[in-house]
Amino acid sequence: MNKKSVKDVDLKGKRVFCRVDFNVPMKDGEVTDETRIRAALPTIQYLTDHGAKVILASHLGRPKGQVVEELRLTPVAKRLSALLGKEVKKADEAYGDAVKEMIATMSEGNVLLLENVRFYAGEEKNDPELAKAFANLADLYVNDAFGAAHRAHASTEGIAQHLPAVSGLLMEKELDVLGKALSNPERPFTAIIGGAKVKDKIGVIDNLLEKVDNLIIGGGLAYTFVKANGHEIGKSLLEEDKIELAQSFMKKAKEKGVNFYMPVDAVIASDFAIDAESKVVAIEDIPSDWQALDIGPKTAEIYSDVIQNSKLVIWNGPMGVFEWDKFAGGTRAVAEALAEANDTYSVIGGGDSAAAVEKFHLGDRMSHISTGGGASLEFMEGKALPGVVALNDK
Ligand SMILES: Nc1ncnc2c1ncn2[C@@H]1O[C@H](COP(=O)(O)OP(=O)(O)OP(=O)(O)O)[C@@H](O)[C@H]1O
Ligand SMILES: O=C(O)[C@H](O)COP(=O)(O)O
Repeated sequence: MNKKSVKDVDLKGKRVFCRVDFNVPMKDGEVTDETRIRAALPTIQYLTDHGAKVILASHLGRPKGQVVEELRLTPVAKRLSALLGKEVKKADEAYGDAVKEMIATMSEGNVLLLENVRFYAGEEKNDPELAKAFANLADLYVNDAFGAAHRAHASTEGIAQHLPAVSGLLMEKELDVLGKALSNPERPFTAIIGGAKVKDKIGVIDNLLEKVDNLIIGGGLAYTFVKANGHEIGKSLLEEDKIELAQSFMKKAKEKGVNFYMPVDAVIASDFAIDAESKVVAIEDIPSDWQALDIGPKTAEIYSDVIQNSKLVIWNGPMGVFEWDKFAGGTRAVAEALAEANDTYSVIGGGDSAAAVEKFHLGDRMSHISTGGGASLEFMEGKALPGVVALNDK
C-alpha cells in the first residue's frame, strides 16, 4: 500500500485520534458479535505499546445526527475493556471541553472511547467545523475503520485534512489482501456473487468480469439472470428493468472468456416463509406460483467443484435465504467447499456472507473475512475509498 501506516510515524506521548468501525450488532444493551472489536485490537495494542494516548472514535447504527440512547457506545467500551484487559474510559460526547479535559488527564498507553460520532449532524455531512473539532483533540489521525472507508464523513475523511493521517493495521491488512487479489490474482480466480438484488451488485459484477476466470451467480439476484436466459421463474425475485443488463453481462463473460455459472436447479418454496412447503426442481421447471429461495443440490455440487479447482475465490452475498434452515443448504455448501479447499485462498467480502460463514462455524477455515460489507463491495467495484484517499502517501 502506498499510504503511511502507524508503523511509519512516531507515536510516543502523542494524542492519537483513531477511527475504528465498532458498528457492531447489539441486543438489549449487549454486544452480540464482537468480531469488529477484536479486529481493531492489533492497532489499539500497537498504539498503546508505543506510548500513544489512544482516543477511539466510531459510529454505531444510523442515528441521523441525533442522540439515540440505545446507540451509545458504552457497552462497546465495556467489551473492549475486557478484551484489552485494561480500563477503557468512555466519554459521553465526541468533542468539546469535557472531552478535552478527559484527554488532558490521559497517560501514555491509556485508552478513551468517544461517543457515537453520528450523534452529530456534521459527521455524515463531512462538516469541516466538526472535522476541525475532532482534529483539535489530537496530534495524529489513524484510520483503522475499513468498514467505513467508503464514507466521506468528518471522522473518516474531513479530519485527515487537519492532522497527519495514517492507516491502522487492520486497514492496511484489508487493503493489502483485497488489493493483491484484484491486481495480481492467483489463477484460476473465481468470484461468487449472491445476495438479494442485481441493482446492488452491478458495479462489482462488471468490474470482476474484467479479472476473473469463473463467475458464479447465486442468491435472489440469480433469477433475473435465469429469466434473462429465457426460463420462467415463478414468483422468484425479479428485477424486470435489469434483464437486459443481465444479458449484457452474460455476453461480456463470453467475449472475455469468463466461465459464467448460474443455477441449474433450485430449492423452491410455496411462500416466502420459514415454514413454507419446499421442494427441489430443475431450473426450467419452477411453477408459476412458487419461488426459488436457494440453489439446488446439483448447482451446489457444480459450484463446489469450481471452488475446489480455484486458487483464489472472492465471495460476496449468500446463495439463498440462509437465515432459514430449509433454504440454507446452498450457502452452507459453498462455505464448506471453501473450508475444505486447502489450496484455495478464500476472501469473504463482509456483510451477509461473513455472517453466514460464522453461522456455520467455518470462520477460522477461511483465509480472510473482511470487516467491511459496503466498503469491500465498493473496493471490488474498483472505486476509490475516500477514507483511504485522504491518508498521507508514503
Ligand atoms: N433466492 C432468494 N430469494 C430471496 N431472498 C434471498 C434469496 N437469496 C438470498 N436472499 C436474501 O438476500 C439477503 C442478502 O442479500 P444482500 O444483498 O442484502 O446481502 P449481501 O449481498 O451479503 O450484502 P452486504 O454484504 O451488504 O450485507 C439475505 O437476507 C438472504 O436471505
Ligand atoms: O456496517 C457497515 O457496513 C459500516 O459500519 C458502515 O455503516 P453504514 O453503512 O451505516 O455507513
